[in-house]
Formats: sequence, structure tokens, C-alpha cells
Amino acid sequence: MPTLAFLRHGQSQWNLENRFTGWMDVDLTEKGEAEARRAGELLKESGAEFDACFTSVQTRAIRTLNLALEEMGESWLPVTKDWRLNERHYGGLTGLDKAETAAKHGEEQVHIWRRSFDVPPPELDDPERFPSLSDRRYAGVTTPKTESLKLTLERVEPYWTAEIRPHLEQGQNLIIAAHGNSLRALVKLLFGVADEDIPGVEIPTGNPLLIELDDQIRVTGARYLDDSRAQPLPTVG
Ligand SMILES: O=C(O)[C@H](O)COP(=O)(O)O
Repeated sequence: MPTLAFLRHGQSQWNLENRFTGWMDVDLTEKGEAEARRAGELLKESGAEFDACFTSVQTRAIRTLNLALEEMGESWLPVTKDWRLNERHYGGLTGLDKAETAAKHGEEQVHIWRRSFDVPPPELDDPERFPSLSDRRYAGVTTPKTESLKLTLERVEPYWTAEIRPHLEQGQNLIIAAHGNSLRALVKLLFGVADEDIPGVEIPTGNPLLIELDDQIRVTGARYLDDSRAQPLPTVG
């Protein structure tokens, strides 16, 4: 039966600075690099043998995967990168300090923007401030101006169905190295989490979530490999 590992990137510079990041391409901090290596150790210790990996086109996820694979001695594994695994686009919140934004708009509004299923943050109306959000890695892509989790799921799900799921159906074991909200979208899909329950789902950085699937690609078990930094997992709906 196939095994799937979800790996959120290690701490990024803007995680450290508590800034909304989204599609901004920021690198890992030293702590983030250490988390990525530790994730590789944990994946190796799990004994799972992986066949292929998927990641976004954002440096923090790509480097997390590379560091983990290096630690596992598996840098040879095929890796597919696609923008549809990117973090949700944080729109006009991109680059803002999360605490300052809460002080300005209220904790509740910021929680809705961060964790609700279908309320998108305000649109980014001055994209020239962040050129990497629409640089040539997105050639041919209509880049969003903002994304709720629902909109994120709407681009993650077709990619999952067309490009990832078929590997699992062939019995391959996969690693998906991605982001807090693209992984929340996948957790929602795989675990059948209701819209009203998704705000309670958090994904820790650099802590592999190992998911066991049956041959219909239904979840039969799931656990975080670093128990001390685990978050509660949804029951399969
Ligand atoms: O894009 C970001 O700012 C983070 O990676 C995820 O942020 P969140 O916890 O506010 O959704």
C-alpha cells in the first residue's frame, strides 16, 4: 500500500520575522535548514522507501526537500516542481507583519484571512513591489492577486488528481514538500475535512507527516514523525 509524506518547509526568513509570505520567494533560516535535515533523518528512520518527490517552485520548499533527501542519501530521487503546490497567495497582506496587521484590523479579521476556508485576503494591487511573484517561473500562468484556502484547493486538486495520484495508484511512495496552506488544502482533500473544521488544521514546519493509503488512495493511518512538534490530525471524514 502506498505511503505519502507531507513535508512543510523549514522555518523561512519571513516565518522568523512573522511576515505574511505567500508567493514571495524567501529562503530558509539556519533553523529552517536544520529542521529540513532533521526531517530527512526522520524520514530515513521511518524505513519508508520513496520513489518520487513533488514540490513547489518556491526556494524554501525546494531547499527543504533537497536537504532532507541529502540527509536520507536519496538525492537521486526524481523531483517534479510545479507552481500549483506553491503557498497560498497572500494578496495585499504579502510582506506585512502579522502582529501589526492584527493590531490594525483586529485579531479576528486576521484569523479569518489566515484560517477561514473561503475568505480571501485583500488583493495585491501593487505587484511591482514584489517582482518574484510573477517572474519567468510563472510564464504562461495567470498569477492570482490573492487566494483563500478554497482558491488554493482549486489549483492544488487538479494537479493532485492528474499528476500525483496516478503515481500512488501504481503503488509508488511519494514525498510532497510544500507549504502550510497548500498542504492544508491536500489534508482537507485526503482526510475529507469539512469547510467549518479546516480552521483547526495546522501544519508544523519541517515535521514530516507520514500517511498510509489503501489502494483506493484512502487514508488508513497518519502520524507526524516528530512527536514533540506534532499538531492534532483530523479524523478521516
Ligand atoms: O505564507 C505565509 O505567511 C506562511 O507560510 C503561512 O502563513 P499562515 O500561517 O499565516 O497561513
